[in-house]
Amino acid sequence: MSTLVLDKVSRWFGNVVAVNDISMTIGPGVTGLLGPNGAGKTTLMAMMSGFLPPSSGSVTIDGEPVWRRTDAYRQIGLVPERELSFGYLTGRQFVRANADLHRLPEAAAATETILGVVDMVEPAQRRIDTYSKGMRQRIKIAAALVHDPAILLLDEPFNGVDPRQRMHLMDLLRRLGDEGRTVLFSSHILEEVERLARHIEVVVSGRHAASGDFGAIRRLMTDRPVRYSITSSDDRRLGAVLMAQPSVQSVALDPRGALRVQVTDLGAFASTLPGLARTEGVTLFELSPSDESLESVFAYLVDRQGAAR
Ligand SMILES: Nc1ncnc2c1ncn2[C@@H]1O[C@H](COP(=O)(O)OP(=O)(O)OP(=O)(O)O)[C@@H](O)[C@H]1O
Repeated sequence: MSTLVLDKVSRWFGNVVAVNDISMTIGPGVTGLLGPNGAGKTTLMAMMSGFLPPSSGSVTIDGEPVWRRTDAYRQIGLVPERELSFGYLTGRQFVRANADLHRLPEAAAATETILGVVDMVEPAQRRIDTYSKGMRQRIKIAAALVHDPAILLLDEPFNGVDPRQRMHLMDLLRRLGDEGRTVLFSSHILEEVERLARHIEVVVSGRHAASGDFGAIRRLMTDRPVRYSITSSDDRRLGAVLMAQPSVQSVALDPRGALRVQVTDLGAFASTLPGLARTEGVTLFELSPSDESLESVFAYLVDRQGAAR
């Protein structure tokens, strides 16, 4: 069992700060690294796997630095996001080449074992360029695991993978985590991370925005103020009674003909709105969230983190 620790890690490229003062601890089991595109996930993984040195701060495994240490590399397997450029090799040849690079004494046996783990024994005799996206991911995972590392890092492993193969991959990662490996995968999709990860780390714009189990992250996201747009038969009248509700933070009358309502307690608001409208004799035409994108959720988490500092 291994624990990966990032302590005040930053990485810049010229004047672009890709990762900004991030500290986190990743232990055994499956952890999700959640963040929108460009958040710094790939850069973080490159530093965790020893491909890139931090500009400042440290990345350690069980207390030992990762950068320029062969021992650490033997404990890590990285599944990069980019496609394999070895389409002309069979799956078996590709995994075996990785076993040989690690100078494994029983390279052939290790190759067969790991092909079994990822359920690729039969397709392994075919060229990689005949594989589906999900199969290519599994063969990349086999290559990253052939030397039996305690830590597996996967960059956006579910991107472009069809739903059935995604389930298959999730089962595989869950199993690896249950065996006691430290599995970290990145994703920009909350639902994906929630379904699989025991623990979630959220990064936004190179900064650490939140951390916790999926319940804690979900709560952070649902507790945030949410803006709604409401149209009704009498917006002014409805707006006046809504303003008196404790769950409502603000109400504005949009000149284009809608109410803009900011709500803090979504559950209370949802259960009182229909009754209020009925009592006032107002007919509701439309209720729609105006900022439900994941980007806005991320922006909220960053603001919240900034305010806490
Ligand atoms: N080699 C580099 N040179 C200059 N800027 C870079 C380099 N690598 C990354 N960046 C910048 O650092 C930021 C973080 O990029 P990174 O690829 O780590 O994010 P990401 O969360 O993995 O996003 P994506 O999922 O889109 O790859 C981006 O603004 C990116 O443009």
